[in-house]
Amino acid sequence: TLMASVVPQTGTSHGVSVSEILAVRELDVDSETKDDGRWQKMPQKSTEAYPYAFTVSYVERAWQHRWRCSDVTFHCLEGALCQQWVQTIREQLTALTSRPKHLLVYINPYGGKQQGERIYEQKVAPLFTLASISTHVIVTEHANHARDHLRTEAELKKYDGVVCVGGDGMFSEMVHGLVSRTQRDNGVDQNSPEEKLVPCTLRIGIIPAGSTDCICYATVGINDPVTSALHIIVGDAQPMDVCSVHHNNTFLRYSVSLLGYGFYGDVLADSERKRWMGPARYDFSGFKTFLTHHYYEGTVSFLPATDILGTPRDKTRCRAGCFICQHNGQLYSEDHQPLFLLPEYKGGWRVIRGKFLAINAASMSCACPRSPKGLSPAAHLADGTTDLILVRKCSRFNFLRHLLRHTSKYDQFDMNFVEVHRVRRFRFTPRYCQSDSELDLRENGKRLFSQICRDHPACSCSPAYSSWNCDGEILPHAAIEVGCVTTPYNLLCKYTVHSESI
Ligand SMILES: CCCCCCCCCCCCC/C=C/[C@@H](O)[C@H](COP(=O)(O)O)NC(C)=O
Ligand SMILES: Nc1ncnc2c1ncn2[C@@H]1O[C@H](COP(=O)(O)OP(=O)(O)O)[C@@H](O)[C@H]1O
Ligand SMILES: [Ca+2]
Repeated sequence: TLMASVVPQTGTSHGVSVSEILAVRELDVDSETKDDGRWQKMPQKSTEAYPYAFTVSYVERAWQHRWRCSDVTFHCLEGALCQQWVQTIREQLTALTSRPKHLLVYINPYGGKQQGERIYEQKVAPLFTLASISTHVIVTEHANHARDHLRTEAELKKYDGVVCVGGDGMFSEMVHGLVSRTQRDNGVDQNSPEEKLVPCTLRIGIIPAGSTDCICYATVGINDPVTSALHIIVGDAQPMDVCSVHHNNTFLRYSVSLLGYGFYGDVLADSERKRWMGPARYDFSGFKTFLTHHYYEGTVSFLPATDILGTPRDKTRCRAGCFICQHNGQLYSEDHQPLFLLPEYKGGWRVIRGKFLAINAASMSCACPRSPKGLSPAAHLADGTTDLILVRKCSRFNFLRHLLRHTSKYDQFDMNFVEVHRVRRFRFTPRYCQSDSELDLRENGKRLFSQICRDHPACSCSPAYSSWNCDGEILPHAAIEVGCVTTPYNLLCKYTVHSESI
């Protein structure tokens, strides 16, 4: 902590922890006169009490998990002392090895309210410059540009981390690019659902500029670009669970936040066609999907996580340095065979058949501005499990009550048509088999059930299939198999997250 023989301008003492200092610079106290367009150092006036000074920029914690950059100026009597302070602080900052020095930044200019470039230039780039971080910035030109660039071209050795400016979709592109590349480089077959994933060493930072920004909100505690930039600068890191999604032994995608079938799948599918509305498309499509009230028949099988601490109904929340994540992670340290891969454990699969309005798997709380406690408030960021929430067919009124409870203090799981399980793996099979030609149709953007319903305008029955909302991207396959494979044992990505305050 910086204090003592130097005093800030106000004459009061001020403590700043070195780990929260962003930069330090010497000040020319009485040289504020310009000459020939250049600043010049003037001789010191003996009347000035403290003629030498330096300014420290540091992280200030503000309201609701927000971080801000603040300056404090310290004055001293002697120039040598002042220089010694500046030099010592610089040395201490250089010694902080967890801080990134070179970052690769991808900006999605079309995410959220299409403000990605402006947010980065105005709010984030000046902070990176202040903290002496060099950046290589790429503004994406099309969807999957960032993913493909990371997977094949990017010279990852040159960087300490990658940063995306956008929403959950952009974060997902980063995860896919980095994780796929790591598996390919290590000869791991992504198509095998049982295969252990090799951890990726680069960190991913996220500057929120999307529509829901759930991954940012659930990890940092707020969706605020300046706060995220400061977490990235000070080198905060948080491991994160990653689920791999397969269909018939073919790899489809990874998921880190929400995998949702039924309600959230339908909201997303409808809202994609209304991108021009910006983030409000989710409200519109949410309302519309709520009114259509479709349910889907099928079978959910899952492997409950019985060997861990914690349940989805806990009152405690996952925070930085979470004990439950640490404990459950230790179960899977290098020398332990994960229990859930043992044959005895595998016998523990449970099967539930039914008509569901929604099937949601939340690997993290999925807190977002719309629901500050999230879909599964007690879910853990890095415990190697996902919370499987089954909402059975019920009345519109009851479903509305369930939805509204996400925004209030009442428990959304305490309703007789809702159940929640903490699982290692799960599988969903729709009641009616989906043929490949149907899948092709859906992949080409044509919605099979909307055609059927056009053919039967009076028909109020539910369509056979929904699609999966996988971190905000549509998966046209209804039948999927999901394994939540990430634990510190199987750590995939580090995500920049703040420390104490969430
Ligand atoms: C009628 C009252 C309704 C209140 C419902 C409150 C529940 C809100 C829970 C929201 C959980 C969202 C999980 C996040 C998903 C994102 O990955 C995805 C994509 O986000 P992006 O557009 O990339 O920022 N957004 C949505 C809405 O599917
Ligand atoms: N330059 C681009 N043009 C069009 N789409 C893009 C571009 N860059 C990224 N995307 C895609 O935009 C989609 C939404 O991005 P995201 O950043 O998540 O914003 P939002 O939160 O508004 O959905 C993602 O599927 C991403 O792959
Ligand atoms: Ca989890």
